[in-house]
Amino acid sequence: MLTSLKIFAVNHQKICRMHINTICCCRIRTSFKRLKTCVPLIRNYSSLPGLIGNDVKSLHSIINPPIAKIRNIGIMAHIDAGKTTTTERILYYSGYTRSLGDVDDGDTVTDFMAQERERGITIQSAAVTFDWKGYRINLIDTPGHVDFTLEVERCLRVLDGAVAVFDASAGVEAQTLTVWRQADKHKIPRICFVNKMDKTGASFNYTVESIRKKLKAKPLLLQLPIGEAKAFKGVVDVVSKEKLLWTSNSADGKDFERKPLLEKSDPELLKETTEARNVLIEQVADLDDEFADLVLREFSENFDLLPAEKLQTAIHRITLAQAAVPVLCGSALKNKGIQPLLDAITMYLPSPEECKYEFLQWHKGDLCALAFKVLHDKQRGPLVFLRIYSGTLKPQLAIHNINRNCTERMSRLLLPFADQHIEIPSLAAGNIALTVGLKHTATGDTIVSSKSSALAAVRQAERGGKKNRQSSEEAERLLLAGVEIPEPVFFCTIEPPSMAKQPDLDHALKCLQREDPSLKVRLDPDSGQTILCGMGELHIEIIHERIKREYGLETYLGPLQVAYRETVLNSVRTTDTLDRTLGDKRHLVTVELEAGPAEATSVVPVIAYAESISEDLLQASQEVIENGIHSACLQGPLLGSPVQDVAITLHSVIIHPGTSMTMVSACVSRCVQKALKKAEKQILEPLMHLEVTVATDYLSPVLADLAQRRGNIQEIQTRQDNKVVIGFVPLAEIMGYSTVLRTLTSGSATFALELSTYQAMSPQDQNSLLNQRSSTF
Ligand SMILES: Nc1nc2c(ncn2[C@@H]2O[C@H](COP(=O)(O)OP(=O)(O)OP(=O)(O)O)[C@@H](O)[C@H]2O)c(=O)[nH]1
Repeated sequence: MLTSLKIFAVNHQKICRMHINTICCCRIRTSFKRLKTCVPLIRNYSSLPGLIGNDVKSLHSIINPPIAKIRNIGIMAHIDAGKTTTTERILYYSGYTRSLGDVDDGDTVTDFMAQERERGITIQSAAVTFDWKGYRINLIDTPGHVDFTLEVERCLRVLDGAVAVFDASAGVEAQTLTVWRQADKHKIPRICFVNKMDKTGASFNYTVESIRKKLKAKPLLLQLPIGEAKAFKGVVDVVSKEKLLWTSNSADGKDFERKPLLEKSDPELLKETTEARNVLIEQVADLDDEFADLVLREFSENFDLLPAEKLQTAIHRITLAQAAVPVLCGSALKNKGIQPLLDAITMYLPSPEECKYEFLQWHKGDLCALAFKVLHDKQRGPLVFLRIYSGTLKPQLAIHNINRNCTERMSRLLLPFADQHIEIPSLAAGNIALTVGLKHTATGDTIVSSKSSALAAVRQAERGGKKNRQSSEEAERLLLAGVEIPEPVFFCTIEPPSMAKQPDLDHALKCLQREDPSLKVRLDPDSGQTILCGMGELHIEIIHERIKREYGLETYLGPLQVAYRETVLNSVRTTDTLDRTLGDKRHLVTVELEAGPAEATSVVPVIAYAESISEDLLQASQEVIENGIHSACLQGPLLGSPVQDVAITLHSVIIHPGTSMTMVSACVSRCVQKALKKAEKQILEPLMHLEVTVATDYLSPVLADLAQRRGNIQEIQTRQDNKVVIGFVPLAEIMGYSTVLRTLTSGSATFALELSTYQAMSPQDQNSLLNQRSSTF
């Protein structure tokens, strides 16, 4: 039974790969933030509760807060919207850091990897645990760069709620849309934080409109800004009709004034806030029947009498139902608006017990946890981040990994605090834990207490499945399947400094792959070289740097190449016979099949069997036949790229008695390759959806350059003082674009790339690619 569920998990991954076209994306930023030398940080964490003296009792309350008081939260946004700066402020105000980290100075807590500090971007998300006004917040800082989109997806799966951060001068940007869609997919309640209200060009209304239009969300304005850009001073709390001002004598923003708005001192602001509150009440009443009843019954005459708590409770319900999104604003850099954001996180986002995870009913309180991140620590070995859904986790406990069907023992249990970890004796459901000693667990695996508890859960799931097929399948998917892994669009060879170092390189790549499933490694069957496949130029560059820094290996990368695909345009029927004698045994098999275009797009070959093929034969050899077909389609006849959108129909297979199954598979594979070779062939290239944001003055050179890159411009939008060029461009033409764009626009433009589809190359482009390849090799 367990095996069948594992097969389900594996198949599910295959299915995911079939629709990767739409998921896979890559994005290259025009300019890295300041590169600077990495200075190792020494942070003073003595303020961390539980680390002071021997206060075991307080430590106990730290590690096991009531579940209703836990919030598992992520921060998501477009690159540079200010997620890391916001996280740093959150950590500072919650008392866990003593000084304000600064992305620009490279000393943030969550961006703790060396490259992150140097480049100023978040590469790997880090889980951070802290308390705010009696609530335990597990915050996961996710990367904004689309090359690391899998990191975002992986983290979203374990969140109960999220804060979407926006740049007030840009509104909704390309990557915001992607992460918003991912959050929709995982049904995650959200609140929006309009950041950078101090920045020139900041506009609260513009950002709210773009949330409404582009994200198709219903914004609930819980705050209004007091001033914008340079004039930004603070915010108005629409629910309580108070103004929150950060005074200039509190440089770190810790202290602020909260004062009721008065007719005498703030007539205009009061009028504006009253109007906004009335609109908010009407919006909430439209979305929540219970609140609508209350308002109609008791407060229809005067909304001012409606207590803030009643409104807040209804907003909490609406946020949970994802019927609308509360919107707040501030400036993380200028230390304004962060404390109310923390209040909103505790007030409006759900606790773990408010989230309905269907698969929990199968475990009946037994341990069930999901591994969402693996890190390799030189001293401690693999560190696995787990989200505990039910039961309790304890160190020295043997646990069962459902996906890998293995039992292993963790040695230590830690509470994650970026690169600081506190050792703890147990951790209950709802929390995020860090474990030491799990050597086989990889990202996306499900952990339970024992094999028998896994079997019990499987039985429950099957029973549930019979009753309600749909929801059980959904739950199985959640329980067992790994994270959907987009197919890489770039690849290159990687070589160790000497052959003797090949095993070290293999080890490093194995560890990195366990951490980052979007990194693919394969061997070139012809040259025997190791091939690195990644999500983008930056992704591969970072992996290269990590191998050097973390594993001490100076490796050499070959030129970066685009991952093309191949297909066929007509059907070809062919036969092949394999006749080989090994020792005293004769292996003889004859195959007849047809290869042609599939009716619909499919990454894997669509396989069919002619009626003449007997059931008996299929029962005995279907698996090896299909293995042969799949392996033949991995390397197309033109470039050796994977073949897609192809249908294979098997007409006959004649197997001589005593022939080994490996020979059957080899013959099928050879026959498919023969058919593919004979057919009319077509190369498919990755077509990227491109969005370039550029100052109006630089628009012309950007457009002229794109025209030379086979770009197809769809639309040019106006965003504040900038133009946003939206279109499509083949990936092969956009390699190294960041440098070109930087030169063309004096570093002022940014761009986002996302894989749109694989498109057929024109005969002319296809020929020139083939000529180029044949002259290179
Ligand atoms: N003016 C202004 N700048 C800000 C604000 N918040 C962040 N920034 C700046 O914006 C840049 C990006 O900030 P980060 O916090 O690194 O943004 P991020 O979203 O974490 O970026 P990635 O990790 O690369 O996705 C930095 O130069 C910050 O100093 C703000 O409130 N106002």
